[in-house]
Amino acid sequence: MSLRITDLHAVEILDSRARPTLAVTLTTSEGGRIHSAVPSGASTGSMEAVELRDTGRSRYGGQGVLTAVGNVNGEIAQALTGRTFSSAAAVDRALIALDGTDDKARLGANAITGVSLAATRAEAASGGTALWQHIARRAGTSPRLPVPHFNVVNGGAHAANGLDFQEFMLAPLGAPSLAEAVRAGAEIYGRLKARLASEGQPTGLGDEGGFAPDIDRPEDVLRVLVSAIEDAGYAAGREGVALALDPAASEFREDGDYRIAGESLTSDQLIDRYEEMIENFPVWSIEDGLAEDDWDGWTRLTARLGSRVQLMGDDIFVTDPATIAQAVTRTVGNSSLIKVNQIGTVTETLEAVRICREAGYTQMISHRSGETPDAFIADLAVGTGCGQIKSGAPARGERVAKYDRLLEIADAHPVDLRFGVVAP
Ligand SMILES: C=C(OP(=O)(O)O)C(=O)O
Ligand SMILES: [Mg+2]
Repeated sequence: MSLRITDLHAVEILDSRARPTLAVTLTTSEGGRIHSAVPSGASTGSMEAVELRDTGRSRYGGQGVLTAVGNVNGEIAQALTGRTFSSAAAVDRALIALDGTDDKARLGANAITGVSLAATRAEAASGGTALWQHIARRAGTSPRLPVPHFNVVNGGAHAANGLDFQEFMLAPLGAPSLAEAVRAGAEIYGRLKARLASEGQPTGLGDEGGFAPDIDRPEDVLRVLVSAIEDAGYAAGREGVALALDPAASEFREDGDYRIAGESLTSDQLIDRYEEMIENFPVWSIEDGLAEDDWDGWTRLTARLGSRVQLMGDDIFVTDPATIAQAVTRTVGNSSLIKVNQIGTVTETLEAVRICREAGYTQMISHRSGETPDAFIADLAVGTGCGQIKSGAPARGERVAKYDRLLEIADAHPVDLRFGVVAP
């Protein structure tokens, strides 16, 4: 299989937060015209590959992406157009070499991600395979339908409320199928709205389509969520619908402590608090429970709770194969969130997934808080066979696009694709 790139074009578009991002169209002589769009985070890890923004320009308050767009249409297009590549991985290698930096700061991780996503899609199209099947073949993985993790209460950097924890997710671990998992998410979302309204809470939405109530204590949110699960007729727990947290603790780190609902906690006090939450509520997974600079705290967190819950690194690992390998050596966490634009290419993303798999770390494929209708991550989740995905609430088009793509894949493969999380 080879890819002859005949044209490459990027344009500035808007993401779901009304911030500029870019869309790429890549034309090959084999696969036709391929589109991709690039998401963008708000609570980003400091070691993420660098998203290029037009600081200093007045358009979009200096937050446009015309420089990144120009890099695709200029230097990258010049380097790739007219060339034949042996694979999409070869395109990624060319992009990394052309950029020449460790963090993709020169051409921009957003520019590089857009081209990398399109190259992977073009390779799948040229072989006549579905994207998820192509990814599985490329990565040497067994495809699987992931358990969707629906972020139904938003706080932190994703909402204008006083809630410090960023994400409260429904995890329908006990659902018999993807369709039933999606149905559970949607039904509980509806019951949650009714319950919040009946308690006099606002039902406006945060960035990922979850509700943004005026609740400060995470335990109070967990209590409402368990009630909403039961209101909808489901059992709260790992046999039914469990809960997953992304506190995004780097965002409420202050002077070496953690500030939650006005209280200052040490790493160990926060770990105690998580232990209580695990005992009192059906929490099965905690992402970024501690901050990205608190590796010693993470070691203690993992020693204390790692046999009971999934401890997932996002800001601390940033989908970086080298950082994940270091975490494995130091027994930090037992799971990694996976975001393509944190590292910048599909090739490096698949490498991060491989390192996790070989080390017995589970993985969850993730959207960003600023999204587009591009559903690449749905295919990535199925193709890698990691068994978990998060794409926000079961509401709002840019979130639902991923869940709907999963439903279509599931419908077309009722027998050969298994559904569920993968044991580490
Ligand atoms: C999706 C997340 O948020 P963002 O895209 O803002 O980093 C996250 O922290 O997991
Ligand atoms: Mg996170």
